[in-house]
Amino acid sequence: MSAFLQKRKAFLFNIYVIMKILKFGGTSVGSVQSIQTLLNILEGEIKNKQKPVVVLSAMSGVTNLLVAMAEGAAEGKDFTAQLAELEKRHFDVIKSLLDIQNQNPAFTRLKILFNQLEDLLQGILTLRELTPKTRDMVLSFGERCSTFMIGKIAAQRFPGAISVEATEFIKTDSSFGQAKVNMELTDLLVRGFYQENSSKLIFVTGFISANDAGQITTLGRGGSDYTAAILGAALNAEEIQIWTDVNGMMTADPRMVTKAFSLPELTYTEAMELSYFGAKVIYPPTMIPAFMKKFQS
Ligand SMILES: Nc1ncnc2c1ncn2[C@@H]1O[C@H](COP(=O)(O)OP(=O)(O)O)[C@@H](O)[C@H]1O
Ligand SMILES: N[C@@H](CC(=O)OP(=O)(O)O)C(=O)O
Repeated sequence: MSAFLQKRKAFLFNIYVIMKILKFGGTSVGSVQSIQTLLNILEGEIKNKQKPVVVLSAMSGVTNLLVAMAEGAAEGKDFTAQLAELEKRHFDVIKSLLDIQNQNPAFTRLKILFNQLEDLLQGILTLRELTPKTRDMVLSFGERCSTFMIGKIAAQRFPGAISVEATEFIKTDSSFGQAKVNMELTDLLVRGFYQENSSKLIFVTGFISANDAGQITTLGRGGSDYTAAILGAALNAEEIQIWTDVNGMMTADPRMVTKAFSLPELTYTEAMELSYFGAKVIYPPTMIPAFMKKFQS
């Protein structure tokens, strides 16, 4: 190895050891109030001299709405009202949380995304056909819109905040709907991106990825947790935090079992077992890269 490369490696090691991944699920980005809470959590991190990489999901309910629109269009159903609902949810957040002078560029970008989504849905409606590839492209709009929007809102408070679509660096095969990650290539691309942008506060879309041809793939429903684990493993993060609407992993789903209580500590194996047996709070494959690197989470 040349001296230059060795030096570079040491530099990378230095920046990696201090970083964390914070993932905010749909419930944490689903309303004006929860986005404000998210920003406060980030402010706490920044005050503590941390610069986490932030992974975001679609606003709660949005991925299900996108599924319903796509499947409905394939059956010949009109999607106009649902599309309007989707636009309104995002535009309402912008009106509440972006300064007036920053609103127009954000509306314009989101409108471009919604127009692309409309064209896609119109194609499905015309053909009465929804392929797994098209379905993934439709589903991607949830994370693409939320991450762009929250990135812009965050940039008002934290100069240097940027948003990025994970399709740039999470590379998979073409198993649309449940794509398999090419870890070697992904690790390299993630590190390269982080190295170029390490001074920034980076907001990354969860759930989405791309195949060799640049076509959008998804990592499976609930896959934003997995995005966090992939980035954490690639960047040697010291910690991966999964933020949601309940206090940690519990003995059972609190929506089903009223007496469920939070587990203060879990081994990786116990967490894996709980998630594989249906604890929706963590997406099962998430545990694999985390387990390999033995993260705190
Ligand atoms: N064992 C469990 N521990 C905690 N939460 C659980 C468990 N099993 C199911 N859940 C449910 O998972 C929900 C969080 O997952 P999800 O709705 O996907 O959140 P997010 O949108 O933040 O990713 C909780 O509100 C809870 O009802
Ligand atoms: N939005 C995607 C990915 C995801 O992980 O979402 P959440 O973090 O809200 O579970 C889904 O609903 O499947």
